[in-house]
Amino acid sequence: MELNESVRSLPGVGEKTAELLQKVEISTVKDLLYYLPRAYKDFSHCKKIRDVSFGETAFFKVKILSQPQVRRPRYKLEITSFQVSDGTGIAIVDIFNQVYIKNNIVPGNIIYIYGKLEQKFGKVRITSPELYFKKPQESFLPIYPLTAGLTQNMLRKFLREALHTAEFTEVYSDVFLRKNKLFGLKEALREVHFPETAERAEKARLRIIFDELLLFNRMLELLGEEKRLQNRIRIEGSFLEEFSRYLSFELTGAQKRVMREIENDLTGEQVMNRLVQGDVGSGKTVIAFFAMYCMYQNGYQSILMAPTEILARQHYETALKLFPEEKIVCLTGALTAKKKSELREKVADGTLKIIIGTHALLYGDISFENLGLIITDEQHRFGVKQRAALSGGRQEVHTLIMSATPIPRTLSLVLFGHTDISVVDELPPGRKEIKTYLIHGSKYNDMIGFIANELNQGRQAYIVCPLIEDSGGMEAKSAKQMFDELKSCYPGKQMALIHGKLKNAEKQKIMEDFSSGSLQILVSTTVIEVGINVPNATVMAVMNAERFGLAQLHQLRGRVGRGKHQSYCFLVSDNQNAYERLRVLVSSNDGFKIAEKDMQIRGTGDLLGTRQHGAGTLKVANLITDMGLLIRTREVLDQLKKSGGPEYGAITAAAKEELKKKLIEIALN
Ligand SMILES: Nc1ncnc2c1ncn2[C@@H]1O[C@H](COP(=O)(O)OP(=O)(O)OP(=O)(O)O)[C@@H](O)[C@H]1O
Repeated sequence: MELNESVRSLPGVGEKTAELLQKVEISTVKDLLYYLPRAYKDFSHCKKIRDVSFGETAFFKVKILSQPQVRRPRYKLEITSFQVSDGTGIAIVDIFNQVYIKNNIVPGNIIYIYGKLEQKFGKVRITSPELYFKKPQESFLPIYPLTAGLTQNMLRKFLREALHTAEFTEVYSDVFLRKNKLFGLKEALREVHFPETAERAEKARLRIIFDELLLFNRMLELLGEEKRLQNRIRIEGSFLEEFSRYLSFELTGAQKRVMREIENDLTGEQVMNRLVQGDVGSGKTVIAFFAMYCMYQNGYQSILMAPTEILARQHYETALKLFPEEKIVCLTGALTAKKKSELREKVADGTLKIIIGTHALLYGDISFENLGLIITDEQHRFGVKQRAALSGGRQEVHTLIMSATPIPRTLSLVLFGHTDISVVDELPPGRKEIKTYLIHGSKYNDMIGFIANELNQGRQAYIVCPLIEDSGGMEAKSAKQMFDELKSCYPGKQMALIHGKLKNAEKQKIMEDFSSGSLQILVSTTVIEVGINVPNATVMAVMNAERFGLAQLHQLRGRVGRGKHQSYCFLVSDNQNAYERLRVLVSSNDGFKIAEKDMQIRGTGDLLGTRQHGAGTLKVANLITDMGLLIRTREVLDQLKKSGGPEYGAITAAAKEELKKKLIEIALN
């Protein structure tokens, strides 16, 4: 069976099961084989009751001491209990609603149980364990992430079948495998699912990470190898001084430096391919506008693509201060078809020079008179996908990507070794550090009082909730509920509720009202996370802060502290388990440090936008914790290239295939 075949070709996988598997992004046999266990049940050796701490799950070999007793404490609940001992301790085993098991519980017999040891009601107990009347054959059983309807046993069965029938193609020679101490592919996949020992499971995982990182390195290399085109849109002149006159503030040293770098690119020999990275509020927008200004003065058109309509609108407002109104257009979904086609004509004949819109703009049916520059305001996430966009887009025009995702320097060197990067590493002067507090729900009323005080001084506040509406069972407070509550807390204050389900025009109106100050409070979901700029807002309160990633919270917090007033961020959480993580934000305002921590905790897949793509790049590897291997695989790649063996060709082909997929994805998004 080939790896690319559908999982439907496995025995026992019908249409329904295939749909279930699809939910965890398994559609081919390959996806299934690379669906790795998150942990294992260790049956390799039994632990002694005495040596296991409460809360720990383990495998025990015990003797049954007592006859089973059945209790029925309430309707539909039957508990079968019996005592066991392994000579080092005694425990009570409780089994729920399986009365039939009673007949198998014979005092004096030896059984194996797998479960969590706990101390409850004054006794040592093991509740709902798995019981085995014979020792399980496998030493380790895989535990997979599941979705409703999918069970561990189903996955185990399909995987055993797939491992048995799939045809594996090994790309590395035996010599190479030995030299790098790697398992062969077949062995690695078998051992990663059904390992004989913990060490072998680890070694198997290493082989899979090795493959991923080698491929990843080759993809980066391919992107870097791409020939830089000669700059046919060469501009003339120096505009920094002239541009500065339009601004109401002095540019920071970092802004000026980056602007000069851009100017050098635009007047230079090769087409610009630059990434501008800067922490929240560092003033990246004005840099983007400077680049457009340079193009404008030379008669070229520029595009600025924003991730949301709200941001597109905000950029449009900024543009009005720098360019004549009749030269600017904001193309968003809110326009009527007639208006849109009218505007497109004006873009095509060159009347409009500054074209602002959402990302969809680039792939829509639009033509230009003389497009010179494309700026993408990514805000979030970058990595291979954006790099592929950079080199796969319209290569003849200059490209600038703005990103607020602070990525650790070491990592950006690896990822962007071949691309030009500018870092805006200075905040505008006079910014006060945002005071951040992690508070328990019991302090909620104090916070409400504090916010009232800020509002009375003329400031504005954001209140962010993870959900729009109550969704039964979830413990988080919804934005709607919050909004209703706050209305009674702040009578006389103007407030609005904003979330992704509102129509664009409604969202826009609310944002405009908040921007102009006619609204004082904005209750919101994370739609406001990226890029919103309202310098008079000084409070950001995030409810159920534990629900958000650190980098995301840093983005949210970055919505305040953008003006001259002291700003505050409240992270409200009752979840003590999250406190250690959330304290990172309390103690640091440095996006780079926070991002690094976030990546250590959550992995890098999310951030790099490479996670959800089935078997492919970086599902298992973590660029932070596996940094050592990332560097080693880079060296290995160099050696493979030099020795010119068949491995290099195979990896190159796979990397090209992967990049092609990414480009298609980008085009479809
Ligand atoms: N040199 C400067 N001096 C004073 N204020 C500045 C300066 N540069 C930018 N600003 C102002 O700082 C605010 C933040 O700038 P901007 O919106 O460009 O940040 P950003 O880097 O895009 O941040 P984010 O990633 O959070 O969107 C804006 O109000 C902007 O006008």
